Amino acid sequence: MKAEQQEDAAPAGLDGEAVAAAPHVRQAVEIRGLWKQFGERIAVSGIDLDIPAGQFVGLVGPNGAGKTTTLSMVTGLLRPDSGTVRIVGHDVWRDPVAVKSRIGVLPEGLRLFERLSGRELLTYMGALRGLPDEETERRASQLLDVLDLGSAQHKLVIDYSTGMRKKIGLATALLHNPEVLFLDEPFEGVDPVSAQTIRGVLERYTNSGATVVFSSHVMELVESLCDWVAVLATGKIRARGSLDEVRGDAPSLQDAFLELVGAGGRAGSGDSLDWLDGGGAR
Ligand SMILES: Nc1ncnc2c1ncn2[C@@H]1O[C@H](COP(=O)(O)OP(=O)(O)OP(=O)(O)O)[C@@H](O)[C@H]1O
Repeated sequence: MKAEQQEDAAPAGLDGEAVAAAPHVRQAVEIRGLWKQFGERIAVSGIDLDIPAGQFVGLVGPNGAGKTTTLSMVTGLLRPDSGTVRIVGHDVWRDPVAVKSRIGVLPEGLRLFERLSGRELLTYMGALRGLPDEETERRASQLLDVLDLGSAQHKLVIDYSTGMRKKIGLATALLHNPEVLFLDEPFEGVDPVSAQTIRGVLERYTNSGATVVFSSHVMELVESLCDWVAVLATGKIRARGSLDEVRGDAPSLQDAFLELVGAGGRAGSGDSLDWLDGGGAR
């Protein structure tokens, strides 16, 4: 397993010196010394991470690991206490317009314009992105169709289900054909059919050379989708690299993950729940 040896260890995988030795590797995201603290609580503790371009990348970690805080800072939604982030070579905080025109974001708890229909929402987003009207309409029709929202396109977003909201959110994030797409828990609350639809769209998108970075704590999903993984726990990167590198000798990513985050011996034991027996023989 390619775990970080210590907090300041030279990163495994494709970062640091390895990148210098492999100049052909294009980086979609370069994070240096990223730090965020809420009062006494350190949410993100000095992360250094290079994410290679053209990959399906999973940012995984247990609850409270700092995934959302990291993605929020990387996408310019939350200002870091310190550190820098570059996306396809542009500094997120110094050059926000260049960055925001190149990225798509599906944040956690996405807020949408509820009183617009799905189609109107895409038309509006296309205008905000400066796309010509005809091109917006063409792309919107295709996205609504591929994401199986065609029959709901004139329904108000407020009446959409959780899965439909994720799909229309994904459509708004893809409309301007970004180079890098960031998705915070894109499959949470989504039924298997919609998940398969979303997955198909994302695979097509990465096959064309674009980069997807998504956060999740569902290891089976990450294992089946991702080429490259970074494991985050208590605000620090614990491992990074190709799926094979991070999985190492473990039978599954789930096992590797439990070992990395130090939950191996604890997971599922429930020893202290001596009262939990469903009422005995009842
Ligand atoms: N606005 C905030 N104010 C105070 N603490 C916060 C805030 N946002 C996050 N935190 C804390 O920072 C830590 C990291 O939270 P974060 O939401 O980034 O984790 P996560 O990995 O996305 O978790 P989950 O998988 O449960 O969504 C947690 O301890 C959380 O309580």
